[in-house]
Amino acid sequence: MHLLKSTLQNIQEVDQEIMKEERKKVDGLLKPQGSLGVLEKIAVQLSGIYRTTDLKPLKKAVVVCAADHGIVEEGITSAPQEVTAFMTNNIIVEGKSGVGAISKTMGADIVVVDVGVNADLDNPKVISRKIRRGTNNLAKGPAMSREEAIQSIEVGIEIANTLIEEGYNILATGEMGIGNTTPSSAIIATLTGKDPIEVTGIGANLSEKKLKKKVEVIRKGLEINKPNKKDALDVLAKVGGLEIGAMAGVMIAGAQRHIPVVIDGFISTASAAIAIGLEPKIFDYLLCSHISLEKGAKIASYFLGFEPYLDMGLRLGEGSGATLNFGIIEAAINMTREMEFYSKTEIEVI
Ligand SMILES: O=C(O)c1ccc[n+]([C@@H]2O[C@H](COP(=O)([O-])O)[C@@H](O)[C@H]2O)c1
Ligand SMILES: Cc1cc2nc[nH]c2cc1C
Repeated sequence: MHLLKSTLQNIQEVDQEIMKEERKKVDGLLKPQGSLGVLEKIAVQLSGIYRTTDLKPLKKAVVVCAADHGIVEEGITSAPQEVTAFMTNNIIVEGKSGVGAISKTMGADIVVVDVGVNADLDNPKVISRKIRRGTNNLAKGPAMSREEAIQSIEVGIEIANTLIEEGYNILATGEMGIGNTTPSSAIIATLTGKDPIEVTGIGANLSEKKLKKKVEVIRKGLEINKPNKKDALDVLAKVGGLEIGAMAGVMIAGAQRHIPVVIDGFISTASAAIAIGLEPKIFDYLLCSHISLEKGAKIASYFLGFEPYLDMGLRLGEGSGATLNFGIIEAAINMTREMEFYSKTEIEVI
């Protein structure tokens, strides 16, 4: 708890004054004001996070947090639990995974962390920070203890702190966990007050029939556990997951160290909801990459106040959408580094 508490206590607001300066700088570039739209907004936000108008090139990593979920015994996934261990082992094997292909394109490094896979991975390429082998079935009681929820967040904080010390200046969150759209929907239903039917989707291709069961299971989990929506740790412990906690930890550490964190799809958004629930200032340090096609993603994103950049039908997870957005964020930085200023040209400023 000490690490989580001290990290949260040391989170500052983004620098509004520098953001105003950056806005002026961006407005002075050789283009009609505002014409680079969201790229301009990203540059301004990054200035506030880094506290400088001199935006530097990026050293990028995606942190993929992997864990299993006791709830899969209810038959609410299309893929078997063993896929979590298989994919966790293979995510970093070049060319195999979706995030592998995208990170290669984007020049980003991948860091895979086992926070709770239900298997002994024994893989030197996977960082082993296993807290337990999967959560409990949240339809029968709490997914984990409050202490384990804290531990999962602290794993994310520690991993992010190490990467930042190694010189990474932007991080993305990713995950792998068969069944994890169920706790994500449970978290979003709790925090938004929506009925689970409005925020529960097919995950990794669940059938219509099983989707009904998934909604029922979430309703049951909320009834049994009664998570307190004013206490993000209670929500994470009772109806969350270990990788959801670890990703929240990456976001918390990023905010404390003035490093932007790009969030991925539906599960990452549930993590963001936990992180922001613990400290609302974290919102300004997060970049919302895309809107997942998973039902509930729009409700979750707009509830938190995000304006996702891309809507491309992505719903893979693994950090794939967040990593793809490194390219957009890099373009925003290069806009500020490479474009000419209007005042330096002979054309009249309009
Ligand atoms: O990121 C998303 O929006 C997303 C949406 C649907 C599924 N997923 C991925 O699919 C897995 C969870 O799906 P499920 O059906 O097993 O709950 C998990 O490994 C996620 O990475 C990810
Ligand atoms: C193959 C496969 C890859 C994944 N990556 C993230 N979730 C996944 C689920 C499945 C089933």
